Amino acid sequence: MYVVTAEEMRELDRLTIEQIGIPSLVLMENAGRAVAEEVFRAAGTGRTRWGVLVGKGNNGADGVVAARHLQDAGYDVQLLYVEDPSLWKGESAVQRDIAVHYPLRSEVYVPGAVDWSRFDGLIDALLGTGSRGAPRGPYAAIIEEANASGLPIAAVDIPSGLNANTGSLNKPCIHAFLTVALAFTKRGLEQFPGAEAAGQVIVRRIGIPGGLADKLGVSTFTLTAEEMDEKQGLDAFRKRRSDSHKGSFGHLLIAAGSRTMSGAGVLCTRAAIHGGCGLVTWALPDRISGPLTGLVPEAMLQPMEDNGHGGWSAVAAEQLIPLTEGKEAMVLGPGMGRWDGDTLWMRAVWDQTDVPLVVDADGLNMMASSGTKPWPTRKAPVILTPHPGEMARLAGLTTAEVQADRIGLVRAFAAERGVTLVLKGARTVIATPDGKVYINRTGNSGMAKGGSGDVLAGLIGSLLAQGLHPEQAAVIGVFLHGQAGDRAAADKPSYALTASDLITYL
Ligand SMILES: NC(=O)C1=CN([C@@H]2O[C@H](COP(=O)(O)OP(=O)(O)OC[C@H]3O[C@@H](n4cnc5c(N)ncnc54)[C@H](O)[C@@H]3O)[C@@H](O)[C@H]2O)[C@@H](O)CC1
Ligand SMILES: [K+]
Repeated sequence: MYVVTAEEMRELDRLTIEQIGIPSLVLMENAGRAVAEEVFRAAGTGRTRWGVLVGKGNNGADGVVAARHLQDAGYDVQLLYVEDPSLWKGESAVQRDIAVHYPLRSEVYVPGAVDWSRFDGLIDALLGTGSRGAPRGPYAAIIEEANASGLPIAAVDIPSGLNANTGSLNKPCIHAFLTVALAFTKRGLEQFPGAEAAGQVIVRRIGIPGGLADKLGVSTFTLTAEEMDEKQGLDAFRKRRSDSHKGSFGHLLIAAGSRTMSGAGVLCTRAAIHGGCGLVTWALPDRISGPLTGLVPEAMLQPMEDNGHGGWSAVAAEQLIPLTEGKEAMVLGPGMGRWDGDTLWMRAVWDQTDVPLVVDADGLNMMASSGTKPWPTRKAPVILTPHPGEMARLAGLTTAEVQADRIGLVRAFAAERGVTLVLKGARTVIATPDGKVYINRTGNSGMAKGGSGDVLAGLIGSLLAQGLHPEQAAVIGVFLHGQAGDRAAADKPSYALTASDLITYL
């Protein structure tokens, strides 16, 4: 499903009006009616007294249309104009005049003078995609009062105060239980904290043809369950040929685990096996290979000479590099730890192997330690799977800066480095080197635990080894990982979820 910016949305509106010839007022009527229908669906006949907070732009005008339709459906509706509407122009003035003749009850907002107990719910039609910066003047005051009222708020298009492009919240910002996104969902509704402020997001068509987004080059998408089969080939991946054998599904090499973090290697290896690849070889420090023998019976262990340390510091890159021969993919990083000279070690592996590579955890930190200058593009594809902290180190930013515009950052970084990038965290984003960004919706907070990332790295490596395109491996891996978490959380409280559960439910 397409995800647009405020600028893209304005352009889509403009093209629909100017090139297709659908009048703006028709789009507005469709928009307002859609909002009314969704509010009616949510509130039913129990909560019928609604206040509509109306701003001076088209978002406000949508709200006036919604008010008409709700009044028509039998609701008791009151418009609260945030500022004197007598100065309004264009479509807002048209809707204001219709409201007078309809008639709809209206008043101009006076801070502190609204008796909120008159209402069962509010519609936020203050600011939409035309808003800039933090809500000012009476807009800020009414948002604060509306939030404080405790009433359920349904937002038109976006919660007022939300940055529609990044998902960050201005102060103040409406906290809605429902947002009716018009025509397309917006980036800010699909990333936290915006996703939280928006509540349930329902996307309603308003007459803008979907194909127009493609024409305009919109290249951000949510991963819906339907599209996973159709567009990402999940269904086809699941169907294994009946005449297949273990050699048909690739051989994955995993370099992971050390004395204090052997579990990362275990989880990564087990996830890879459950992810479907034919053979998995786990390269690990010799000292820990003995105690771990038999723990993952399906995998082959490849002990690496480690001078008895149980870590990777004494394992020469030249020991690992030849192991990539005959492998379809490699995962490098989970639980490896850090050591003197590890960045050069990592660089040698990067330069001297031509196997598709998934880099996670310490592997990413080794790369980050060389600074933010991009490494040369490898012949074989690379998938990086940082969490926000690792991403911050890779990009030379703070974690807060990473989180402030995840979509914008991953798109630029993936394109600049020529890699597929998976930025983890609630609503994981995946960027491809050619500029596409996918937003995942599966998963839950029970997965916010040590080990989840090791499982994801192993799973993506497994899919890569099975011959999936890096984009497909990353997207399907992230989707299935979250889905496993959701299945596990259906069977037990989400706080009790473990990384091992994710593997069980894959
Ligand atoms: N024909 C169209 O263009 C359509 C537009 N639609 C609606 O129109 C909205 C966009 O409308 P507009 O572009 O008129 O803009 P908005 O309605 O989002 O903003 C209204 C006005 O508020 C003022 N403003 C901006 N930032 C502010 C701030 N921080 N504090 C206080 N005031 C601020 C500006 O003067 C701005 O023009 C969409 O979100 C959607 O709801 C829909 O009706 C579909 C059709
Ligand atoms: K709004």
